[in-house]
Amino acid sequence: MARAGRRAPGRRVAVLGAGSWGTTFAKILADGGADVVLWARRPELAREIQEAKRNSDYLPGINLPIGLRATSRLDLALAGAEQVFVCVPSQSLRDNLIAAEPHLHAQATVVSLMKGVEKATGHRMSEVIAEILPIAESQIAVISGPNLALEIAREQPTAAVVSSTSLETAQAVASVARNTYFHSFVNTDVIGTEFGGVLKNLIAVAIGIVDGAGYGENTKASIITRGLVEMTDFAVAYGAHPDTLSGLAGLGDLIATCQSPLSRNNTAGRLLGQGYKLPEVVNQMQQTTEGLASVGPILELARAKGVEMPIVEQVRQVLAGSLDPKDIAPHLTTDDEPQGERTSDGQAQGGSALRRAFKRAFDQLRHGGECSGRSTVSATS
Ligand SMILES: NC(=O)C1=CN([C@@H]2O[C@H](COP(=O)(O)OP(=O)(O)OC[C@H]3O[C@@H](n4cnc5c(N)ncnc54)[C@H](O)[C@@H]3O)[C@@H](O)[C@H]2O)C=CC1
Ligand SMILES: O=C(CO)COP(=O)(O)O
Repeated sequence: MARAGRRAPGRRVAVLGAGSWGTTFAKILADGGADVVLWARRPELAREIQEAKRNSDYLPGINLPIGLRATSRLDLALAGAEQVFVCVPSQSLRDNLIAAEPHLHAQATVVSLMKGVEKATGHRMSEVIAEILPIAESQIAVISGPNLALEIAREQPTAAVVSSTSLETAQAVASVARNTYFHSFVNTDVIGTEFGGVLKNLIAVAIGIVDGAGYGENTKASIITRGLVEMTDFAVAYGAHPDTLSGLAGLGDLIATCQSPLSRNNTAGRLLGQGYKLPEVVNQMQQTTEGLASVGPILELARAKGVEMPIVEQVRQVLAGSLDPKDIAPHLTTDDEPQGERTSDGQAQGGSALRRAFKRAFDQLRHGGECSGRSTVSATS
């Protein structure tokens, strides 16, 4: 068991959601010295964690800290909590926040650990938090990074980024969310940090698909590299700083999720690549697979900004059953003509996404309002 960290001893915090990541994060916080109460929706799970210090379904073989408490009562979990870490499936966040709101301390900081967008609205988790809870923007933070739960529960050294528009808030959260095996960096780019976690899931599904279809490392490296360009174009179009996407919450998480069989998104993709249909895959997945629900809203958001995401679009087609998984690999671009590689220069300024949006609008005018359905970037761009 890890030694308790030096910082913030005994600070009262709550974690909402006792799946693999919520439970692991509760352990991170408790091992860092915080006084943690973990809320589990199911009373039997709360009892197992509270009494046996185990969460055998989600974290088999892991002993949880003796001091970690668990309850299925939201009021008890939230009573006196200065920081509240939220880790429920993204599609259930809104309802869970509505239930939590009456019990939340007015000055509490609320931290999203989730990596999805709300399907009905396309909103990021921090946006949903801001909509539901009567708290200031400076009381909201998000955490993201290469954080496969089981590895961290085994106390393998890992880093993450805590992001808030208030640097002070990010630092306060980071000083609690750290211990001997978990290090938190800080930034103020909430959009980039959050979208990094959402978007890498979609690329990890693509990697799983080509893996399942039997392709090797060249294919996967091509998709990871071009996937990062898509992620960056998209996030920058929504106001992210490009550096964030090159950091832990972007490239770092992309590498971890695309490489690891522990990733649920990667696993779901592999099953699709092996020929299972989406309903069969959903049936087989025991745990939250955010990428499957994010594909639709992310492509809608991409369209709204004129950002092209050929890899994510092909993931959508495989999910819909309209593209054979074997055909995903060559289609790393929707362009027929040779295209400039664009890794960091153009897109780092947000320029290429914008340029392509203008070009697309111009093309649509030229074609009488019809979308050409093809990228318009020339070889010289
Ligand atoms: N597992 C991981 O390695 C990591 C997961 N995440 C993110 O954390 C979030 C949660 O994922 P996991 O903990 O991995 O999922 P999980 O599938 O392991 O656990 C989800 C938990 O939420 C509960 N739950 C289901 N429906 C609910 C509802 N309507 N209301 C409240 N609770 C409900 C389940 O009973 C379960 O305890 C996701 O957004 C995921 O992307 C982020 C980093 C790492
Ligand atoms: O976000 C994760 C690792 O950082 C976990 O990925 P999966 O949700 O695909 O398991």
